[in-house]
Amino acid sequence: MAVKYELLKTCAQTGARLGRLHTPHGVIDTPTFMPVGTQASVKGMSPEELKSLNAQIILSNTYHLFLRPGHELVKEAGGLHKFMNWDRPILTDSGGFQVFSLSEMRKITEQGVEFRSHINGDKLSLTPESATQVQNALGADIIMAFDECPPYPAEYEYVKQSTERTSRWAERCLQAHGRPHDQALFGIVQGGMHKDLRKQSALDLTSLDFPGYAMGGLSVGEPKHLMYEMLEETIHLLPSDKPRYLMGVGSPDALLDGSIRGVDMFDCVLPTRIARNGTLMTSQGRMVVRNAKYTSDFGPLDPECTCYACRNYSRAYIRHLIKADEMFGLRLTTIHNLHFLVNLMAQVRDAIREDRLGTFRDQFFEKYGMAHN
Ligand SMILES: Nc1cc(N)c2c(=O)[nH][nH]c(=O)c2c1
Ligand SMILES: [Zn+2]
Repeated sequence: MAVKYELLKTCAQTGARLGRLHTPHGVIDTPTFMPVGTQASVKGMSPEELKSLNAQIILSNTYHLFLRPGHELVKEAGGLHKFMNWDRPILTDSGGFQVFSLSEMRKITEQGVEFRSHINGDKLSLTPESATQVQNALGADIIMAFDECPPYPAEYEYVKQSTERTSRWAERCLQAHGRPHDQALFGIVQGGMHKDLRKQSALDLTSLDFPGYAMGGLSVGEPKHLMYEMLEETIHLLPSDKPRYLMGVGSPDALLDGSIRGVDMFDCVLPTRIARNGTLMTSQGRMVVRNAKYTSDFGPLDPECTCYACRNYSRAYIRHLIKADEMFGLRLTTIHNLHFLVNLMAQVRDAIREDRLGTFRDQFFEKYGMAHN
């Protein structure tokens, strides 16, 4: 079966949407947050633990899997789902973003990108065709068009050239992907922080009729207000019967304010990355559990949380594990942060269903505090 979006309702209080995304590996309730499993593993988490915190879809990075272990090996294993023993939906990004953020010696041409592996320095390349073929081989339910995410800040002319090339690349990805196909290829809108370029990119890509659209080139260091301005400029140009995915966004405030603006899908390494240095997202805001003040605090990380870590262990114990470099400590903080965001999105969906997401947002910020984002 192909990937299909079902719009269930729009929140009467905001522009938020309640939906369901049907994929070959199951249904995703939207708006949704996707935990990131960069190298075919959400660091420290088993598939069973991800399911127990109700993760409905995870993301894996094409760049990393292309470099190691290689898409041919994953295909030989029966595809990414089989390889990592995850039978729910997977989304892979196209690799473009990681090439620009991880590899040395990058050369961008109309053809694609030449770069050196950040692992062994091998000279490699990715093109719209090869990035699509790699993702076809990995077998994710949703794959992304090969794009360039311009740096921030960047000259208008550079962003213009880059965005126009990304639109040409998107067409080449569609050609390489072929139809009909169980895998859905999503287009990625670029345009930097320029409203005219964002609009043109959205018009270019919607004329190609993708089954879903991502907003890329955001959450790249720009002020939050600018991200929302670009989001508002673009999102109403995208078809309402297709999913909208804001890439690289995953702080609680941005998930709320992005959902309010009509975003259906989010991904970010933030919750898992900060968990690994002992920083927790809690109903009372961020907390750094390694702080001395938690030495003999025998309460849960978050009294309002029902995750495995909060039901079974204390701040003092988790602080001890982190200070002692015990792996279990980072697993517990990761379980908590992922549960926090996945659960937040469940509350967002309930609030949309009851037409009260604006009220829910204000109440959440009251407790969480805007300082933490
Ligand atoms: N913040 C971002 C995170 C990302 N993973 C991506 C991406 O994968 N592609 N393109 C993008 O523009 C982009 C932006
Ligand atoms: Zn918890």
